[in-house]
Amino acid sequence: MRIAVVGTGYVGLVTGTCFAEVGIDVTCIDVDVKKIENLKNGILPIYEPGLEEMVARNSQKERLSFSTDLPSSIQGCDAAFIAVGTPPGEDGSADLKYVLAVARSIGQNMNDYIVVVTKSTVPVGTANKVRQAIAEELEARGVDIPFDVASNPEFLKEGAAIEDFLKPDRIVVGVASTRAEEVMKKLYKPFLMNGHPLIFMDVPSAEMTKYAANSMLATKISFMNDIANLCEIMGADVNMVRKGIGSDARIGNRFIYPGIGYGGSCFPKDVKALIRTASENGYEMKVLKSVEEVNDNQKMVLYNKVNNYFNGDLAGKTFAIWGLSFKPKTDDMREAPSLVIIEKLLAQGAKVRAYDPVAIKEAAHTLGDTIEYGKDEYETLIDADALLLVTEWPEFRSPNFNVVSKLMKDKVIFDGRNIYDPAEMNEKGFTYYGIGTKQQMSQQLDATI
Ligand SMILES: NC(=O)c1ccc[n+]([C@@H]2O[C@H](COP(=O)([O-])OP(=O)(O)OC[C@H]3O[C@@H](n4cnc5c(N)ncnc54)[C@H](O)[C@@H]3O)[C@@H](O)[C@H]2O)c1
Ligand SMILES: O=c1ccn([C@@H]2O[C@H](COP(=O)(O)OP(=O)(O)O[C@H]3O[C@H](CO)[C@@H](O)[C@H](O)[C@H]3O)[C@@H](O)[C@H]2O)c(=O)[nH]1
Repeated sequence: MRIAVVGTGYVGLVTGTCFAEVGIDVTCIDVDVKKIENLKNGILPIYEPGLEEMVARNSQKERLSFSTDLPSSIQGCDAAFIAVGTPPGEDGSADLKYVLAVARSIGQNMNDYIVVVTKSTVPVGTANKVRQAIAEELEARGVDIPFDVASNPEFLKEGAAIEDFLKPDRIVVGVASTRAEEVMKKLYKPFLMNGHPLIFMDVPSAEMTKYAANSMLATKISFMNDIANLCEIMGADVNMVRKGIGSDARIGNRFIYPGIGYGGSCFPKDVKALIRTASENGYEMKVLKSVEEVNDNQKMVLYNKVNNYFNGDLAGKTFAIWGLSFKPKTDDMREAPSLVIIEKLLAQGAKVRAYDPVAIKEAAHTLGDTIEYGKDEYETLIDADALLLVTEWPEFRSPNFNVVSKLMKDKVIFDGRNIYDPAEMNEKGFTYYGIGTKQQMSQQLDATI
C-alpha cells in the first residue's frame, strides 16, 4: 500500500515512519522546505526517542521519503493523512486553516480515488468541511473523482510516541463508507497483531472521541492537583492518597500524579477548544472550565512556594531550574510550566540558571539570554539560593546530593513533581517542598508554632 502524510511534525513524522516500519510506502510532505531538506539528510526537526534510527532505517529501505511536492506525492496513494497543526485561535477554537488548505490542495491535484484521513485533532464537523473543500476544488476542475473522508484521531504521547503508535491501546476510525473502512482496515492490519482493537464508528463520534479522551485525562490531573493542594492544608500526603485511590481499578493509577499543571501542545488547547465548541452550540462545559482554572493556578504553585519561603524578596537571588520541556523525553516547549515560573522569577528581579537534557535549544527560542543555561544539572547549582525541579527527567531522579549540597548557597529544594522523598531530603539537610506532601505540612506547622 502507499500513503502520503501531509504535515511532518510530531504526529506526521511519527505516523509516516511507523507506517513505513510495517512495510507501507510512505511520502511525508511539508511546506517547510528546510525541514524536508534536513529530513532527506537524516536530520530530524524534533527530539523523540528512537525516531532518528527508525527514519534512517526506513529511508534507506526506500519505504520512507520526504517531499514538499504534494501534487506528485499523492498520486497512486490509497490514503492521504492530514497531520498539520490545529492551533488555538483567539477565541480558543481550533484554527482549521492549515487542514483546509491541505484539503484544497488534495482536491486540486488528486487523479484517482483516495481516502483523505484527518489525523490532526479537529472539532466535530471538520470532516464535512474537508469533504466540501475537496468537492469544490474537483468541481472547479470540472472532474468527478470519487473520494472519502475518514477521521483517525491520534493518541500518541510525546516522549513515548513510537511505542504508542506501534502498540496502541486502540485505534479509532470514523468512516462514512465501506470502501473507506476497507482501506483503513488494510492499512492498520499490521498494528493489530497484539490484539489491540480497531474501533470503527461514525465520523463525528471519532472526532469527539479525541477531545473527550484528552479532556478526561486533563480532568484527572486537575482533580489530583486540587486534592494535593487540599492535602497540604489538611496535613495529608497526596503521594499516599494517590496510591490509595489508584489501586482501585475503577480509578486506575495512571494520570493521577499531581504537579505544576499540565502543559504541552495538546491538553491546554484541546480543553479550550471543547469548551468553545460547546459554547458555540449553546452548552456550557462546567467541569472543563474548572479543569482549566485549576490548571492555570497550579502553574503558579511552585513559584508561590518560592516567593513565600523568601518572604517576597527574590531580587538578586539565583534559582537553579532542572528541566524546561513540558514533560520528560521531549524537546517540546509548547505551554511548558517552566516558562510561567521563569517569567515570574525574572519579573521579581531573580536570576535563573537552567538545565534540560534536550530542550535548551528549543527553550532559547523563547527565553533567549534572559536566563543562563548550565552545561549540566550540577553547574546550575553553583551558589544557587534554591533548586526548582520542574521536569522529571530520569537523570534528575537520584543526583549526588553531597555534590548538590556543596554547590548550593542555601539547601532548599522545591520539587514540582514529587520525585524526591521528603524524609530523605530532610535527613540530608535540605529544606524540602513538594506538591501536597505531608513533610511540607509538618514544616509549615513547626514554623507557625
Ligand atoms: N504533538 C502531539 O503529541 C499530538 C498528539 C496527537 C494529536 N496531535 C494533533 O496533531 C496535529 C499536529 O500536531 P503536531 O504536534 O504534529 O504539529 P507540528 O506543529 O509539530 O507539525 C505540523 C506540521 O505541519 C506543517 N504544515 C502546515 N501547513 C502545511 C501544509 N499546508 N502542507 C504541508 N505541511 C504543512 C508544518 O510546517 C509543521 O511541520 C494537531 O492537530 C495536534 O493537536 C498532536
Ligand atoms: O499524572 C500526570 C500525567 C501527566 N501530567 C502532565 O500532563 C501533560 C501532558 O502529558 P502527556 O499526556 O504525557 O503528554 P502529551 O504528549 O501532551 O500527550 C497527551 O496529548 C496528546 C495530544 O493530543 C495525546 O495524543 C495523548 O494521548 C495525551 O496523553 C504534561 O505537562 C504532564 O506533565 C501530569 O501533570 N500528571
